[in-house]
Amino acid sequence: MLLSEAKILIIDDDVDVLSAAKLLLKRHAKLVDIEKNPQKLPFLVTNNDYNLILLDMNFTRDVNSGREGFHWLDRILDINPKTKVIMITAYGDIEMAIRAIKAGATDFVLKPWENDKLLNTIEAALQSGASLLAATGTANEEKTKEDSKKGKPSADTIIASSDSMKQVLHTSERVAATDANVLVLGENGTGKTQLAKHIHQHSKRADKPFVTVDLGALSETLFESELFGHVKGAFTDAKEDRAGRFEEAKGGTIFLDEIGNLTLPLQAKLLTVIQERRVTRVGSNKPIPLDVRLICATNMNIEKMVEEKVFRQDLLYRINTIELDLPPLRERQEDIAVLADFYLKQFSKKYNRPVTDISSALIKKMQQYNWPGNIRELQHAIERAVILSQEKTLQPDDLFLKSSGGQASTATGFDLEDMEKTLIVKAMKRFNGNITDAARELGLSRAALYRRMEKYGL
Ligand SMILES: Nc1ncnc2c1ncn2[C@@H]1O[C@H](COP(=O)(O)OP(=O)(O)OP(=O)(O)O)[C@@H](O)[C@H]1O
Repeated sequence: MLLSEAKILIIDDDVDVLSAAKLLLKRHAKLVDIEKNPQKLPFLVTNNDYNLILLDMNFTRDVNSGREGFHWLDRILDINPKTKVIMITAYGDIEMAIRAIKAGATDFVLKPWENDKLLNTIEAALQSGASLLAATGTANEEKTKEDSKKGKPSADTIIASSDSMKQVLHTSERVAATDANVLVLGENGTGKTQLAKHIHQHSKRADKPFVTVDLGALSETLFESELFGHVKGAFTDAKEDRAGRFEEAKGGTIFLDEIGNLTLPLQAKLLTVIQERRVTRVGSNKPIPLDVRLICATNMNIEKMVEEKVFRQDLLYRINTIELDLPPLRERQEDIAVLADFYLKQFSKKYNRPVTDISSALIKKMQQYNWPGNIRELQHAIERAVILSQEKTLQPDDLFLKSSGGQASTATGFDLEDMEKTLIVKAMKRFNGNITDAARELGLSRAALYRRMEKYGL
């Protein structure tokens, strides 16, 4: 829709922001309302058909949690999922802006904004399709939820351009036709779970459940009842009979992730079940025959664990009839560009962003990086770059990677300091080294900008 036909609401507790925005927008839009108090939002949204809302992330001074912003974003989308919401965020809140977009906001603007930029963002938001969550997110999530309830994995695309990955895929498809137990080895985020699902999907068990158990997250006490089930009264909390995960997977595949984390006593219990091919619920003495395909995975060096006697050799022999080794991403250079492009397309569609390409300089940068978090890290890095970029083509500066790459990634896979530094460099370039203008663009005082420049040695 056109800006000239749009009804806009601006919510911010800063009256200066409200009047500046209104002054600008009323020249372009059909109607512009402003409101200082977010508590009035539900009433306003219910009674007016706003096409777009500019919403501040932080209403409480000095509290930059963005919690209120998220709360009001949810309320708006609950009342009218079609509303385009643009979050107003302060410099330094980028992390939060990304979260807001993931939660359904259409876009964000940094405070203080440039008028042209704000107008462009609003126009693009009005022209974009339905609100993200309403359009793609929830629909896909619902489908995935629905599928996983039925125990069916959703059909994920496996990208494999490198010879090593093609070889793994080829073997896994051949193995899929058999009932052989498979052990998938590989670092975190290399795609072990995805490969296990792929094997299941290509097997004659594809219509039956695919059940995942994260053994690393299972406590010693829960292990038996979770995997084998229990009967009513078997222990205090056993209020009724319950089937275990092995039974749930009947006719299908059970995927035991993080098998290297099992303690020796639990390894013994698992071995008995695999050898006898039957399970007995805790508190019962009636064994139930097993009809499952077993796929296990670990990121540990399991052979070494056997040598060190922390993993049972007889168990390893049982689970690794076929062993598939997923190479780390840094060893499959040919996959990097294809994967990055795949995720670029996926996320720019999901978040309605204008990004369509990756520059060859960025591809080179990605190929030189060592990806400690493998494909998962690449996926997150591209997702963030797509959300943050305003251009059609992603450039090296748009992707924030650990510089030398030797370390494991941060919990978020994202380094805020790197990002801050890059933003400062960009702003300084843009304003030809003019500190006052750069500071205004970044929403910092001159002193604060000086301090940061000193910190980063700029
Ligand atoms: N070949 C591939 N093509 C496309 N996407 C992939 C591929 N391999 C993995 N992915 C994606 O990368 C992410 C991580 O993959 P997955 O969860 O399968 O890794 P994992 O090895 O099981 O990780 P962890 O060791 O942490 O459990 C997932 O979102 C998955 O869809």
